[in-house]
Amino acid sequence: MGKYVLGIDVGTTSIKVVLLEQESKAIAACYSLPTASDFVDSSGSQTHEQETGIIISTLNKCIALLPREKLLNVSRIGVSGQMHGVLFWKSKTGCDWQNRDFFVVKDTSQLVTWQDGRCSTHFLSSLPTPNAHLAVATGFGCATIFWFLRNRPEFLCDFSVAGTIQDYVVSMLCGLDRCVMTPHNAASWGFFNTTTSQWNTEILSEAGFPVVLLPECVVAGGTAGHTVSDWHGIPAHTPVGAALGDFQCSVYHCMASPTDAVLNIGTSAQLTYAMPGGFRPPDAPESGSPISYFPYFDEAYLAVAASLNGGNALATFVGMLSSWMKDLGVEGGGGGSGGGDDSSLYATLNSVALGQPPSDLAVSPTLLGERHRPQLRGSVANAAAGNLSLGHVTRALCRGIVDNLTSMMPAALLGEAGVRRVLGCGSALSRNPALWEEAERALLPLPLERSQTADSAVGVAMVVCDRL
Ligand SMILES: Nc1ncnc2c1ncn2[C@@H]1O[C@H](COP(=O)(O)OP(=O)(O)O)[C@@H](O)[C@H]1O
Ligand SMILES: O=C(CO)[C@@H](O)[C@H](O)[C@H](O)[C@H](O)COP(=O)(O)O
Repeated sequence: MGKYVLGIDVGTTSIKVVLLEQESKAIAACYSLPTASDFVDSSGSQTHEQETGIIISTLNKCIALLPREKLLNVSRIGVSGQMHGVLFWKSKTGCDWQNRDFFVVKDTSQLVTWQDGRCSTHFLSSLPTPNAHLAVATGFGCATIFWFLRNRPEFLCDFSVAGTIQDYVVSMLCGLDRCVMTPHNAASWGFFNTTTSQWNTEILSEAGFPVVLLPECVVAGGTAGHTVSDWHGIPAHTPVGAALGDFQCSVYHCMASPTDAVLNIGTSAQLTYAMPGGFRPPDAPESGSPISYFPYFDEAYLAVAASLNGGNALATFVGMLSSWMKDLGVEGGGGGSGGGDDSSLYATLNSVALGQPPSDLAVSPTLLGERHRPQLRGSVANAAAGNLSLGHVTRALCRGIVDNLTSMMPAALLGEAGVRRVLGCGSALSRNPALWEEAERALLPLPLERSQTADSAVGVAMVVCDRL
């Protein structure tokens, strides 16, 4: 009987892995590695894709960091990850097992992520009306599949299965011919009715959508299967949970009481609280609303302001500085990818920003727009000769990130919903004190309290401990 539960989070920027002691749920080991898997497209298109092979090789490296003797004693595995995105693979040949110890990708596509902007408002308006309460946005799996159907149908012919990156990992571990998906990830694809837990199969097939690519829906907290092989020492036949959303798993880890809200800032950002038991979402999307209702566990829902512009805005700023430094021939420009090379740049930015009292400078960091306002872009206002130091700009950027989020879900609204405190998590929030300080200010009068790191990985491991 194994003693540990393995939790894995396949995030947009990094992979996190954690081993929880099954009895105490204490963290026995925990690692994180940046994936640096973004596919660089120099054509200026708004696509956002990641290299599946690099994500999986980073996952292998990250798991291999965990102590082998503990991996030999893993009894269950849980996987969460970035929602909304889609990748495609060939049934039966989606991966290659190496020495019965780990797998590498074989017949897969790249991952089209939630940051993908290929579906214009015009394109989205040409899609059928879903029978679901969540509106379909660019970067949602079903919208991306529609885009391929209409623009590159031959691309789809190469594949027989589709899922999120976390579904892919689970499918390969369990040797599944089909993809199984929980409502967490299915809702994030669009055209999924969370009340009936069913895809809008009829609506989609009438529009020519390849419904054969729709995964089979299984309950959140249920089993997807068992490992088909030893994996980094974890014995074959170990139960694996059906993949969950990283957002719900970070909440599962942090939220201790129904009066807690959770602020998570990783690559993206979410501010969320639990809806009272018995809440059911409206039948159709609430047009232009910045708040959506995502399925949680059992029949519960989370109200969430999900911003597309979180730690990625900070990372873009770091990348911009880094490339300017290179252009200027200045030593010390980091990698600009959010990886380890940039750490000293992040540290400097935090130190100059913390020493800087707030000014009138206003940075609106909505580079990717928001789902309820897709045309929105970033801007800078109130620039004056005296407020353009690095400290001023960094502080204004941090302020802009949290102000954008609290404009979607203000602290007063949280208070009215019965929230008494906010728990802060996610790497961008926990590793950047200037961002933390601005978040504390923006959430007043509610207190912001710190949660631990590797939140979604811990959360998915806890779900597996509690429910599998
Ligand atoms: N060295 C660093 N110091 C501080 N913050 C960092 C550093 N590297 C990355 N970040 C921030 O962390 C964010 C990514 O957080 P992470 O939890 O890895 O994201 P995800 O869960 O989406 O994979 C980046 O967008 C950036 O804002
Ligand atoms: O829209 C939502 C949830 O409603 C999303 O933000 C969701 O959490 C996605 O998984 C993220 O966008 C990606 O997560 P992360 O890599 O930024 O942590």
